[in-house]
Amino acid sequence: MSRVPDLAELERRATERGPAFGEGAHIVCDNLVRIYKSDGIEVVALQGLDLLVDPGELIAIVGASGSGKSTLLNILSGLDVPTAGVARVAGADLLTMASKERLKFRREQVGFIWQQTSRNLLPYLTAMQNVELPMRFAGRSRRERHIRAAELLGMLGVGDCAGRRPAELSGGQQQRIAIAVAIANEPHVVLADEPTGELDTVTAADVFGALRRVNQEFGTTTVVVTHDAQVAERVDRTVGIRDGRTSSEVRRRDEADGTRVSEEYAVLDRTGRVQLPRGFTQALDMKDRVRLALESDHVGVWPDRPEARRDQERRDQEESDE
Ligand SMILES: Nc1ncnc2c1ncn2[C@@H]1O[C@H](COP(=O)(O)OP(=O)(O)OP(=O)(O)O)[C@@H](O)[C@H]1O
Repeated sequence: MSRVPDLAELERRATERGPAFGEGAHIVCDNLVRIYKSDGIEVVALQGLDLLVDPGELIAIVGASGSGKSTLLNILSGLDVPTAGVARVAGADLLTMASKERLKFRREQVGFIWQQTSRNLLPYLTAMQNVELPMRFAGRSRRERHIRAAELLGMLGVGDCAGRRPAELSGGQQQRIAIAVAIANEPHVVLADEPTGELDTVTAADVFGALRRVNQEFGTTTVVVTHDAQVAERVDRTVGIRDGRTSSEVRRRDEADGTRVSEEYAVLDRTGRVQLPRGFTQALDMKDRVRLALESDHVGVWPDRPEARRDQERRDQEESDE
């Protein structure tokens, strides 16, 4: 019989620190909750979301409308405050941060790109002035601002647009300049909410290419919320959000022979919960409860139906007869 731990043992276990969840990750969301209250009604936009993003990673976040993607991005950018849980970006704790620190965090640690091109740039400033502005807030010298803004515009292929105002630029050019604005203060993290949502397919691919270049060249951790399947296909990890929780992940890698392999994963949270993809449960008409079996190298999940059980027993029998 196993020994019942005494009080001293329980205290020792409680104070014993294992590696912290997400240690080394650049973005850590642990059981993140955001509840909105309006007119006495509560909307649970995030209900215990877990997410880890490594330094330098570029990931896409996908999910149905209303699943909580924008809420998550608003929290990570310091614009919104979570109700409970942990949200850490580049070491900054977004739950406990005071408003002064929050402002500094938003100006210096994160860059944000919105879907609406008009929301990213000030209409009365030129492209160059738009890129210089965040550096001005951060107290950089006029000369330094000018040199860096010119360099960034050049790198993003819009150097020739420096003197133009947003109304004189195409949607794609505006989004490239928005990327330059977002990275002007060398943030640790870039967050983009549907950055290609208003663009045609070719321009969208160009703008996403620019984001990817920034990620590769500066190692900026980048999170892109998108409905664009083409964008989601081009990242190594796509995280699916369903009902305010991370539900599934698709990981992609290039094999030595050049083929791109993609594999679907379900997220396993720390209590052992897994959300099966809706397509899987629908295909096998799984409802209410499933039958589980631990095998030597996997876990089997079956619909709770007598015929499914009989099929499995038949297969087991055939295997043992072989
Ligand atoms: N300020 C708010 N007040 C009340 N409810 C809100 C607020 N912001 C978002 N919500 C609700 O929270 C839930 C998640 O919204 P959110 O905008 O994060 O979803 P989304 O996945 O970004 O959707 P979309 O793809 O349509 O932009 C929705 O039910 C939404 O109505």
